[in-house]
Amino acid sequence: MKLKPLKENKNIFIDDKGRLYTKNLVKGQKVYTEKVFKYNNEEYREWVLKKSKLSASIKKNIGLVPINEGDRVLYLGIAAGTTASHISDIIGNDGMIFGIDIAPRILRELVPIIYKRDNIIGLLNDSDKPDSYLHIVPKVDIVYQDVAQPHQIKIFLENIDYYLKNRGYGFLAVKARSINVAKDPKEIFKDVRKSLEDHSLNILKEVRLEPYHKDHAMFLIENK
Ligand SMILES: C[S@@+](CC[C@H](N)C(=O)[O-])C[C@H]1O[C@@H](n2cnc3c(N)ncnc32)[C@H](O)[C@@H]1O
Repeated sequence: MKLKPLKENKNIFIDDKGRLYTKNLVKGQKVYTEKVFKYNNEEYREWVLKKSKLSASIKKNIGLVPINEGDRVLYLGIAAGTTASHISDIIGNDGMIFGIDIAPRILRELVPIIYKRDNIIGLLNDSDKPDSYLHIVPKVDIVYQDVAQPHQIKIFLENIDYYLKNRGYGFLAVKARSINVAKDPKEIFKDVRKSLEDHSLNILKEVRLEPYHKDHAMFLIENK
């Protein structure tokens, strides 16, 4: 097996079978069911496509992956840290993830992960109340959202207004069935597009996440 960096982001790697990886920031730490292995004296973790909407969207050619070393990231719906751990690998120890989740039980699962990762802070908050973490979260380079809620677009836009820097980026993972089970996902994604455009955000790319995540899409936006 041979790993090479992606042209879209030199801190994400691909093997000859098209599987994605990040370099493990915490040697020996496994976060979920991913494979961890040594290659050229470095340790890598597979970024499993079915476990992360971000790796699935990279696989589905979202194109630009504007996540850089030293970035500050506001992560809404961090859960047990599956995707956040790979972002943590990419941004390194000069970056910081402010990870919000409303569910204490799932956030407890995050504790052993962040205990060893100095670049993730876990916050038990409702991301629908963005002013409740104003005292902790600064302006950020990226807002990442994966909360699977009927009003998830409103939550995303409010957090962008509070926290995203000018020319910052946003990743919005939309689960059509959480917004409306009865409506055709295509129509839902069209409505999402309109809401983002009405908010003067620049939509850089929209990708559907099948076959890895059914009825999901990822939107990559830029704050004009
Ligand atoms: C699909 S899971 C996130 C998975 C995670 N993004 C990953 O890829 O590793 C959705 C998470 O959003 C959280 N959530 C739902 N509503 C929320 C809200 N209003 N504020 C913060 N978190 C919320 C849930 O508790 C759940 O952990």
